[in-house]
Amino acid sequence: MAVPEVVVDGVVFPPAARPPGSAGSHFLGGAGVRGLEIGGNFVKFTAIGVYLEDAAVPALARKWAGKTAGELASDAAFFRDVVTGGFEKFARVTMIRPLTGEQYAGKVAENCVAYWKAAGLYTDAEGVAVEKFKQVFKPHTFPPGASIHFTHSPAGVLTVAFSRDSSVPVAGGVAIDNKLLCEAVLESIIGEHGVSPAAKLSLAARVSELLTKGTAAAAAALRAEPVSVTA
Ligand SMILES: O=C(/C=C/c1ccc(O)cc1)c1c(O)cc(O)cc1O
Repeated sequence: MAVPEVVVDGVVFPPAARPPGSAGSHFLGGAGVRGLEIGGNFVKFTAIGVYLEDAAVPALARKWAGKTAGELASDAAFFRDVVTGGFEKFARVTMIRPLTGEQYAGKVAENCVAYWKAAGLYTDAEGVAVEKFKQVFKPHTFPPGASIHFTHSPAGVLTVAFSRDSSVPVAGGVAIDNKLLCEAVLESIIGEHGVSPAAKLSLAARVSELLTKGTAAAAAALRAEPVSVTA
């Protein structure tokens, strides 16, 4: 899928990325900043890019082709379909400010647990999975420019990998096999109460354009090669 790069506060998200250990590359769905309101100022902590497997386009087109960026951006069901769709997603989180692994994982875990509790989805299995998630981050520290890489498999395996810069590790990472955690981490970024409204807007705009282009290309192909119909 040919899409442009996005630059978030100087952090470059290339048009395509290959998740660690993955066979194919994914296109950049959207990217944006994650910040917090501190003492009346919006403090930017991380830049987040969300990449989607090409199969996302036909999957999302069934329901969302023809919708404007504004319509997608304001519809929680669109983001839900991205999070739960049967295609691989990949998120790269690059530090703007330094964070410890414990600080980062604590915030993500807090959001995931809040989401599960509100949805009545929290069980012992999610408790175990979120503890493993926190343990994976414990020994790490992230200076500005360092990145965290999440691969969300359609089967529900979350793979977490790290790099000192914005490059994606070729292989490796720790896999956590829990479908609800796999979904909740992405949900907490781009879901209804996602921490990056900017990434949501970017995703809605870019996917709307891709689906419109896809619809136009399909219509042009039909015009170029009329299908013969016999009664
Ligand atoms: O980016 C974040 C978390 C940033 C952050 C900022 C300040 C802190 O004291 C701790 C963490 C993030 C994310 O990338 C994904 C997610 O699901 C939730 C988050 O908060």
